[in-house]
Amino acid sequence: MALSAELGRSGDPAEAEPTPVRVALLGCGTVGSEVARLLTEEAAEFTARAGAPVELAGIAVRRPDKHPELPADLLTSDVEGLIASDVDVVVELVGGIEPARSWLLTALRSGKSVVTANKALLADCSRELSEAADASGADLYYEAAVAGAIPLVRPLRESLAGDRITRVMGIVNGTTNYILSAMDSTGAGYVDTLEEASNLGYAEADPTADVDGYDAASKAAILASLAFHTRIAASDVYREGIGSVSAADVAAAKMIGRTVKLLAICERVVGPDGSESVSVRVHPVMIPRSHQLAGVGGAFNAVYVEADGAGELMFFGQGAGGAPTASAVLGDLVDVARNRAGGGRGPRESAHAGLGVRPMGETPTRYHISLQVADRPGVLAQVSQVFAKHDVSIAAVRQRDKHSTASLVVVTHAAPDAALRATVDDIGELDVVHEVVSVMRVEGEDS
Ligand SMILES: NC(=O)c1ccc[n+]([C@@H]2O[C@H](COP(=O)([O-])OP(=O)(O)OC[C@H]3O[C@@H](n4cnc5c(N)ncnc54)[C@H](O)[C@@H]3O)[C@@H](O)[C@H]2O)c1
Ligand SMILES: N[C@@H](CCO)C(=O)O
Ligand code: NA
Repeated sequence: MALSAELGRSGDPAEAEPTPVRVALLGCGTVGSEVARLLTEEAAEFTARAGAPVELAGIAVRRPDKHPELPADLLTSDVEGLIASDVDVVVELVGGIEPARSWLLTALRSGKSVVTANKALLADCSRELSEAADASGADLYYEAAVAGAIPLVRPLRESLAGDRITRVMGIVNGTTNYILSAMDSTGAGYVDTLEEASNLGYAEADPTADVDGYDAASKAAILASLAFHTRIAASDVYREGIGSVSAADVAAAKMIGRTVKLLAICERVVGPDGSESVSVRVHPVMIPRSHQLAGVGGAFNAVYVEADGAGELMFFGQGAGGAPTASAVLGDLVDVARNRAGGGRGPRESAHAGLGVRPMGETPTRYHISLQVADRPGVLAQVSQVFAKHDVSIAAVRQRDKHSTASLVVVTHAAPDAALRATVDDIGELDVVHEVVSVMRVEGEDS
């Protein structure tokens, strides 16, 4: 920017023109088509914001003949050829690990900056991508990879770089939030709701990535890496999806004034000897209906960040869909173009802390357990003994009689997750327990 301004003042019109920033767009689906449209329709605006013309140099898709709406001279199926051409920035909106990984490594190694929405790739390969970017001095930006339009990567990488983050917790998958919200409010069926989420462009190409929690786990890995200055891969994240969340779980949550959400929880854990590690997990959770995350419905995302100095921050907005995700991609693209025009560089990977990952079994959690038990004296004592055996303390018990059986609901205090699991297993073995109706972790204080 400074250089362009200088040239502009020199009075030489030939020198005054800033060099265009040429962009290769890989993929033109839900997100890519919106990026292509805005880059074409609002080219002058992006040029003004970036300080240099932002030119769409080519669009790589699998089948160019399927895109009559796009200028034919920009379309190609030759991805490698487009990356090797005289482009400065590669915007990757294809998804998946390969061939996206190889394309982006090639681009970064040859000094071309990358903007991507590909959380699966970042969660698996951030080290090699960052090293390739550092070796050539290129930029690697990925705001769209976590929570769509919501600025979250930038605040963690830049705004909070001077603080010590202790916790990041929230709803980071729109598809599963859409499904769980519908199950809670209308009792809608799982399959129909998933189809609606896919039609609205929220779900991944393979929706099992959403439903089984892989998408949220990738995002949790990215958030934890940024928050704790530590490389966390998707395989470090404890993961459970919503496939096992039943109507009985949703009803059981309602009975105790809670609702079910799929949460990503990233925490800094300090051991008794003062040593630090991190716990990163994604699983369904019952939260109080009064909790701020309980009101986050549909495909919306919301993430809490807690830091020593800043205290509690909350980020809320549209975490999926073509236009919201394109907003984050284009924000990154303007930043990269500004860096190119001004000769600067965006933030590098920060992984100096190198903290260990605490196994899920050792992570303190709280459980809700709903049982059908025999309605006779001494049953509660037998159940309580199992909790005592595993050193799990009970926070609340509620019992309701129903003919010859009774329903028993127990909410525990925090205990190591392995002890809670062992408690549930042993309870299921008791003769007096007819059915384990619902077991789920809880977060947030009871109201
Ligand atoms: N849809 C969303 O709400 C959303 C939100 C955040 C991030 N993302 C991420 O953005 C990326 C794109 O998602 P999408 O929903 O737009 O996907 P999509 O399936 O709608 O589009 C993918 C595009 O990639 C192209 N493509 C696939 N394989 C290709 C190949 N081998 N060569 C050339 N082109 C190829 C397809 O033709 C299509 O144009 C993914 O990484 C996804 O995780 C999506
Ligand atoms: N499939 C993802 C897209 C946004 O990353 C979701 O449902 O949240
Ligand atoms: Na984002």
